[in-house]
Amino acid sequence: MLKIGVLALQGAFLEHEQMLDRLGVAHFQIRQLSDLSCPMDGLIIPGGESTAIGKLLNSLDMMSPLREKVKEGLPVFGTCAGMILLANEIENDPKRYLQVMDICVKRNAYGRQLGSFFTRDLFAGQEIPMTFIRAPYINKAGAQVEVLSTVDGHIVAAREKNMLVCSFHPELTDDTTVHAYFIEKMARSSR
Ligand SMILES: NC(=O)CC[C@H](N)C(=O)O
Repeated sequence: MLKIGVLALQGAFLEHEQMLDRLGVAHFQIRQLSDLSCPMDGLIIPGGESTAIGKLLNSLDMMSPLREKVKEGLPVFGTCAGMILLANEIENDPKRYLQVMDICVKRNAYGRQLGSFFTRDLFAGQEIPMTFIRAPYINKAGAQVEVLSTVDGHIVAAREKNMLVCSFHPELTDDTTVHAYFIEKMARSSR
């Protein structure tokens, strides 16, 4: 049976678990280094505050083991702060986290106060609801990166090999398209 680990240090991890429940996919929370050795078919890094999650990953000695797992090919899905944590580069910000995906992201790209909005647009050719909360977008993507969504000319969802990221929060809508994409096209097919 497929099993997905959900990084549960800070942020919207419960909502991801609810989406996995709706898809009938088993999951467990990753809260400490030892949880990373449990067998898993994929990993979700939720939205929240990238600086807070990054600090916790460092203080719990989880940053390098997590980086290695993703580099070894573990399918990973990062939403919002999760996208920032996976990025190689953050615009105008010296902080670096996992640095596994060939993208440069702009944090709080829509402004801090009024930066939350809702829209409907295409994800991999299918229209879905998109909730943005102080979201980043991708302002540079490497040649291996497949763009899955653009909103107002900015890249807001993309995939590179075993890594899927989106700026918006599919776990906060009732649409399971993005989670189903991750499960079917990435986690299940890498088994
Ligand atoms: N909803 C979110 O995950 C917001 C991301 C947050 N603004 C950050 O920079 O980490």
